[in-house]
Amino acid sequence: MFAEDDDDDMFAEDPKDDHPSHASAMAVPQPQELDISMMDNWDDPEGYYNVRLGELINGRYHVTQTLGKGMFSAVVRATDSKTNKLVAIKIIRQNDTMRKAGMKEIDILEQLHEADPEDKKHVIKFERYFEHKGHLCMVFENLSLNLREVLKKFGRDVGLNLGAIRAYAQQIFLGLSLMRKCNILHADLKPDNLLVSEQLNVLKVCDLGSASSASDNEITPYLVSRFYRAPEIILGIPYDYAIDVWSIGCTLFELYTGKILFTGRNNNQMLRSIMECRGKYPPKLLRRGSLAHLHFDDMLNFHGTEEDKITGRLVTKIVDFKKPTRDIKTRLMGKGTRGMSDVEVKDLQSFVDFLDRCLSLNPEKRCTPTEALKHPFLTRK
Ligand SMILES: Nc1ncnc2c1ncn2[C@@H]1O[C@H](COP(=O)(O)OP(=O)(O)OP(=O)(O)O)[C@@H](O)[C@H]1O
Repeated sequence: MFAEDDDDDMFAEDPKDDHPSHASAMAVPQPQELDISMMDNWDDPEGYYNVRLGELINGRYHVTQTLGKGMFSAVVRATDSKTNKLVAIKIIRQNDTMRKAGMKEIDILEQLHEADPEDKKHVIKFERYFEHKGHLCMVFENLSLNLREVLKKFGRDVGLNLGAIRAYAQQIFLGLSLMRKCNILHADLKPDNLLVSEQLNVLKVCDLGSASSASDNEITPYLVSRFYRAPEIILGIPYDYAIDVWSIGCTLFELYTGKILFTGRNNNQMLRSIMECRGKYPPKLLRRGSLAHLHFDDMLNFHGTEEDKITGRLVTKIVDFKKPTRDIKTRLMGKGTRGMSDVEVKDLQSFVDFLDRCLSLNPEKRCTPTEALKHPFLTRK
């Protein structure tokens, strides 16, 4: 899920060291149902359920591992005693707003499942939900790692190879095409919310906790985690499915390079980082943005805020972007292509073009999931 207030964005400049989801492997006690005589407070002060390894919940799931704490839930791995298979259970925090959000997530997951009953479209498979000691619990198929963890484990600072990126991108865009068919925006795509199987070959889009119907797109400048936030959200332009394609463009760049594509401590710095790479925002679109006045004056000059190095105070200056200084091609190919075969160079060029299509500043020009799936970068075997 995304943070309503941007100050709460869940990772700082270097998210690699900051993600909360670390699986803990410990000896697991025998399954045992907890009862009132054993404990009188199930929750921690923040409303998270105090998970106990070995606990049997819903008379069926034997908790074996904690997978991590998000803003809205604690996620555990458990064995389903009915099927003997592993599952992941998302235990929502005890809080009315979060429970309501959980019910909305369930509704969306059910719609997606109905549209893809054979589970071919790479959206996390939702099995069922139940209530446990006042917490809403959602049962999902079990997966292994999220892509932030994959990057950390296999591609620290250098990223993954293009073959892996292609295989993941195909699966992600199949997921996005299903969401589009169901009129759903994910609105929180980032490496943390893309999960892969143990063999790393199957990917599923997960965490539909921020998802909504495309018609509910009220202007809210903190939708989507900051580094993956499309400029139209920041500018207050009515947004649609294209916000998810933007987030995936950012994610794929990061998977390949190990570096975050656009960074900033706030929305203003994000706009600046985006323009340094993608150029000036088209004036016609800026004029449609109900929040553009927070960052641009009447002449459409960009007013950038930055910390004064001496006083530490925030100062605002007009910044002109004549020509992008850190464009995608330079960042991907700038170090030269020496040592690469002709085929590899062509593949990288095709990836640059693909990212260019996913990261068009104009959301109407950004490729759709169907177009993405037909792009030469993805059709090449
Ligand atoms: N089905 C699953 N299999 C394995 N791990 C999972 C599964 N679902 C979630 N996780 C792990 O738990 C983490 C948090 O899950 P999720 O994003 O759905 O919860 P959240 O409370 O919305 O978290 P956040 O606030 O960080 O977005 C994921 O990044 C992933 O590492």
